[in-house]
Amino acid sequence: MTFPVVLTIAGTDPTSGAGLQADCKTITTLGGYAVSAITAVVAQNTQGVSTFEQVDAQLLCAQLDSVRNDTHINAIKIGMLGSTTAIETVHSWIEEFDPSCQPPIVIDPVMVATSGDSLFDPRALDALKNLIKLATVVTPNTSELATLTAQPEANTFAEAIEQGLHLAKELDVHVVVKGGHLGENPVQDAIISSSGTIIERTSHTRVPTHRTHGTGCALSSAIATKLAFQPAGLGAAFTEARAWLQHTIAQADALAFGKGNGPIHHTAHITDEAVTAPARILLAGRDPRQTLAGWWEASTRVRAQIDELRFVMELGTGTLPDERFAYYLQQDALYLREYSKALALAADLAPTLTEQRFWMQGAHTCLIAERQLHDSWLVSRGVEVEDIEPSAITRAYTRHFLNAGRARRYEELIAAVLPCYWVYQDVGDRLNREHNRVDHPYRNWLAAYSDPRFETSTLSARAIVAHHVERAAMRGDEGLIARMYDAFLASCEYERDFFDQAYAADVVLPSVSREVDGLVAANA
Ligand SMILES: Nc1ncnc2c1ncn2[C@@H]1O[C@H](COP(=O)(O)OP(=O)(O)OP(=O)(O)O)[C@@H](O)[C@H]1O
Ligand SMILES: Cc1ncc(CO)c(N)n1
Repeated sequence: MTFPVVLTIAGTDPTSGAGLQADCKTITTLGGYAVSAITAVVAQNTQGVSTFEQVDAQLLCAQLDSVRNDTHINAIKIGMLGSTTAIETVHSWIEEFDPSCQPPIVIDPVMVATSGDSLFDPRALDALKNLIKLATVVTPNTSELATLTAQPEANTFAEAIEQGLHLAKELDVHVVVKGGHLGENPVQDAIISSSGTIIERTSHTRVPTHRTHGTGCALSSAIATKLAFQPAGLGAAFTEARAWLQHTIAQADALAFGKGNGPIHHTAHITDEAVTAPARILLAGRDPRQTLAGWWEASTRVRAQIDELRFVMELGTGTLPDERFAYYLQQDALYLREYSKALALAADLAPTLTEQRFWMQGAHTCLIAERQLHDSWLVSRGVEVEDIEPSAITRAYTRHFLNAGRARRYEELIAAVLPCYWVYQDVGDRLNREHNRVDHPYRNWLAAYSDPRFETSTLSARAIVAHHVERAAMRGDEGLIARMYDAFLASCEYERDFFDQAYAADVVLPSVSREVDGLVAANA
């Protein structure tokens, strides 16, 4: 067996967002071989828990023995146990390991589901604490940490760390302190050693999503899987597991499963662009036009040209003259009106409610929030916004996607608008990382296109387009795939030309007034 075996002992979730099924996905995605024993059968989904029933002690023990009698176990993750009986059953079973070969154990002391429903009998607290003493590491959220330490729930990460230190020493166990419930941004987590020192701290952007069902289950089983590979590397297991988790949370909206607090996208990094694994295998080695990774690769040259444009470089460093930026923004304000119509057409043509909602939201956001960014900059500098002519490039680009939309060619339309997300997010994120500073003259532009919410929308747009490419590939509709691919690449070229136009030889620039202490003073 080349895969380390990771055992999850947990309750179930029929919708696979949390619990045992989610643990198995996590373990598998991270390269382990997942085995499992069910402690409780839970009827739950993204909206909550309706009921659950504990598996009786004998059956739980028999499941555990079935695993141990058949294979070496490299790590154990323990999730929902529910009752004192289940806890004591698992406790006795663990004590049967030869102490020198007991695998690393990660306990996620599940008490309440993400939905707020209780999954734990409070009378079992002492038994749980005794079990935790056998573990390598325990991963309570702030409310579980409060219960375990008999203190009020922490309001700040510093308070949570204090409680974590207390618990680590009391139970002689490593403690992962999680900041998910604190609402702070960035979200902080840390791992504390049993001797009470902080080994590692992590800080991640809080993903603006309500789809966080099962994050605790995923983090603990990811740590167990990392430990199965490297039993001595607890600090690294924690930071690597946490980094993996971030990606799955960032992709949760693209997965868009269920009606409530949807699950994170456990398999995001193996299901390239939401193309399912079997489909990916089927497509592997075929025409690069059949995956978005192939499209992105094909646009490499154009994207490199964008990066080298004088306009883009000066926008990044902040040395771009106001008049050039003003010209670009004027054209972009006109562009946004047409782009919004294209997204509204996509909403009109969308085959599913999810896609319709996504494009409609985009049509609204670009006309209201994004256009506001343009208007405020231009108006405060006395530059005309509406009474101007679209440039030849603005006209050609907008005609490109509107033609597809008006001909009701949905797949081509969404392929043509994808670079408006993807190229902007790529450029915005990079420029912001390299050049962001408080006195940057174009900081609002950098902030808008590097915003995590824009990244989330970009991921959703990519997932939707990828889904349609995949469907076309499954149908063998090569013609449609080729038209989508061409539409995408043409838009990448239009993006380049659009950025470049403020430096065209024959451009007529608007005159810009300079803002002084909030007042506008003409400088021309
Ligand atoms: N919106 C978010 N963005 C980024 N990370 C998050 C977000 N919400 C939670 N996390 C991370 O998810 C992990 C679990 O955190 P949390 O404190 O929510 O645990 P939990 O309550 O056990 O999870 P669950 O929601 O599964 O019950 C932590 O690593 C935390 O930093
Ligand atoms: C079975 C199970 N374990 C853990 C959680 C925590 O999210 C859940 N909802 N369900």
